[in-house]
Amino acid sequence: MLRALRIALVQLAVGSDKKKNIAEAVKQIHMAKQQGAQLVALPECFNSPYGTKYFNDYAEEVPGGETSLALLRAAAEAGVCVVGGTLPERCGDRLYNTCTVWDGCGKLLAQHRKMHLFDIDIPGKITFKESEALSPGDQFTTFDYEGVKIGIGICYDLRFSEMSHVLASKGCSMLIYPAAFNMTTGPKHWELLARARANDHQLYVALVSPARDTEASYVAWGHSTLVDPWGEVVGKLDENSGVLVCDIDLNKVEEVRNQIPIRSQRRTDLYDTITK
Ligand SMILES: O=C(O)CCC(=O)C(=O)O
Repeated sequence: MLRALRIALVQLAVGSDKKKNIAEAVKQIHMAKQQGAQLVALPECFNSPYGTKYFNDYAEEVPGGETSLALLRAAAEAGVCVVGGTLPERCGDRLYNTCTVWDGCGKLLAQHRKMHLFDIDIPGKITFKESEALSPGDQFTTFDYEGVKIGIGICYDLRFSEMSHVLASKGCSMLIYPAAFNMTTGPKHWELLARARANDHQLYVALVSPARDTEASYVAWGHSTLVDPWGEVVGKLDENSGVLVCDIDLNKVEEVRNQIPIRSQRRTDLYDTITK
């Protein structure tokens, strides 16, 4: 089993030109490989601008569409695991916000459909109703990469501690969230939630955002971040496009879990009566 893993979080500049977005993602996957990355993660909605009015036009079938094909080829050519951000997935008459994961041979390892849709209303700041266009997924998603179990959530999924609890219970040592917080919730909750989830479950948490584009209809917060199992920020980008390359030390997961053994100290005999 790997005890260390080099990961690259790619904060892409995403625009309205789908082919250009895909080509830039592929280029960054190869560049990350040159920096020694074994796993490369892309942001939420990396092939299209983020917004309910765009999803139908940019949607594709998974795994048959052009974005999936480009990712599988890039993963196989570079020989890295690719956590392919998200794309609008078309399945019959439904659309989902979907993350695909490819191994270093280009095999589809996992497919996660965003479980919690982003419907919020903060008057005068931001109103968003993802459920106008998308359907929610209903499956928890984990995959094994070189003996490391990794869980996937997408953006708003990060707010739901029950979901991360389930992923941690399935044995995950790291959770990766392709995400795109905004200029209202980003400064308040982005880092707070990443650190909370990491501390709750004593695992690594990676958040991968698109770069900020102040001309876009939805302005992303950026600040792709990696937090360790102690809840400490290992690395963080600013709002501009860039790549965060970090080494994950899996011994740290065991270290904190052994030293602060909350996993075996939970009083499930008490809380289960409340949550059921
Ligand atoms: O939870 C938030 O504040 C932002 C969520 C979001 O942008 C999303 O789910 O795409």
